[in-house]
Amino acid sequence: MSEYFLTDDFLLQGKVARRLYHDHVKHLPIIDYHCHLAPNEIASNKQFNNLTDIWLRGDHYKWRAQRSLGVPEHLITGDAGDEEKFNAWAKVVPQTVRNPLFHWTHMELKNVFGIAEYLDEKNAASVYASCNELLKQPSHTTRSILESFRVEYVGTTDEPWDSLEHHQQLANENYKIRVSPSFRPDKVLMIGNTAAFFHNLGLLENSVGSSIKDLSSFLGALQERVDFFHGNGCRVSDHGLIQMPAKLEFSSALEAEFASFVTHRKGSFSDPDAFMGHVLLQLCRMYQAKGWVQQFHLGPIRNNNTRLNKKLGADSGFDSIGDFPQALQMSLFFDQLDQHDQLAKTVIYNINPSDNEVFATMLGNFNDGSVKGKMQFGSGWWFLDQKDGMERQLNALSNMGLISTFIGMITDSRSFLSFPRHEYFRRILCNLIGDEMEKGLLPNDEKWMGGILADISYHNAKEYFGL
Ligand SMILES: O=C(O)[C@@H](O)[C@H](O)[C@H](O)C(=O)CO
Repeated sequence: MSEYFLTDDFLLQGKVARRLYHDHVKHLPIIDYHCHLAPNEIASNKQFNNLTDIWLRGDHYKWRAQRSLGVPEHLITGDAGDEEKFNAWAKVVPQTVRNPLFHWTHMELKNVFGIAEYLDEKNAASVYASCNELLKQPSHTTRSILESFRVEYVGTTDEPWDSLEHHQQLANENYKIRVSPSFRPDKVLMIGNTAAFFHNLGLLENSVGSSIKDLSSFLGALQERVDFFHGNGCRVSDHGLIQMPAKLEFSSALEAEFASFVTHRKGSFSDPDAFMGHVLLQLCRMYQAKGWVQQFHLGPIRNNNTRLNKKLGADSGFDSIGDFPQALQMSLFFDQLDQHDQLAKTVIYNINPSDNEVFATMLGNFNDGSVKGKMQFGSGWWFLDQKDGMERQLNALSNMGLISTFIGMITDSRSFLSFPRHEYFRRILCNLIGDEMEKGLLPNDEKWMGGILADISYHNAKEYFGL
């Protein structure tokens, strides 16, 4: 077996890069301002049953890789036992080289469990057993894992009707890590899926204790939930869309139709795009009034596999990069808000790498001097959160915006083991800058460059989110 590749200088190809990482950013805390961790699992300080439970459950990145290698579904999301599922994953890991899963898998085993060996079917049983022993220890509960990574802030992703009881528990405990909700109301914007919309509308009504019978009461309910989230520490909203809406006008005729639609709760609504555009514009005005940061994740084509989506549901690994035009609709939407001084601090994430420069240059249209880095080009997201995707995002932002204002990486994960993604990003970032310093493309001043790297890795986000 070759020498193990995860050395202390992993990804750091020059001496300057190594000093930048080890001396300036390695020790910094983590602000994970967008993820999908379950707040109840933090509040309860959950002890996971085993490595499959904490590592494979919900990780559609792994599921896609396994399906590509012909692993049957029962060994991925089906009724196979946990150790059987783990062995199935271990067996394919050697075949995932150059997919980020290969780096992440080994970084996570090393950082969390101290295992510095390649995972494969031969050592699967011993790895599974030793990790499970650690998962029984107080050192490996959810809170202990977060603390071991020096996590300072976690931004969960929450439905507008969520009780936020677990966030309240953590706040009441004055828990050392700030765990804040993010307001994600997409499910009540998707009026085209009538059955789901009515179901989610009911959940929204229950959360405000009143019925929604027209546009005014609908927007009133959303305002009430924004107020409730704000009162429980929320300072961030999030939307996952194909594109920013093109239609922003909502005629009185559509308003009357909506009143009838939500009163009788049957049939379909004639103009879902106009509904989405109008409501999202009102929501963005609410976000700006609260001083929140609004995030937009744009461009995926979701749930492509009807057969398996019916069986497994959303976020099960059947989404991919879409090829939708983004520039004009972003421009018109943000301009509509900016014209009335109602544009909040904004983070835009593209899923199609061909949009990197579109997104990087969009920022400059609305950075209005009110706050450093008001408009942010989000870190490499979803299919772009690997080394190549991160470097391309960093280069586009450097070439067309200001990387020194960047608020850095997120895990965007459902697993407590994913925090090495911040280390991965920091190593890649330091390697990029260190390499150019050694080539004379940047000043050979480690204090100066190290300060910028520390800002990108931690201080900018701390300032941007007011932490
Ligand atoms: O926020 C989203 O919609 C996506 O990040 C989605 O959750 C996806 O499943 C994901 O986790 C990508 O990293």
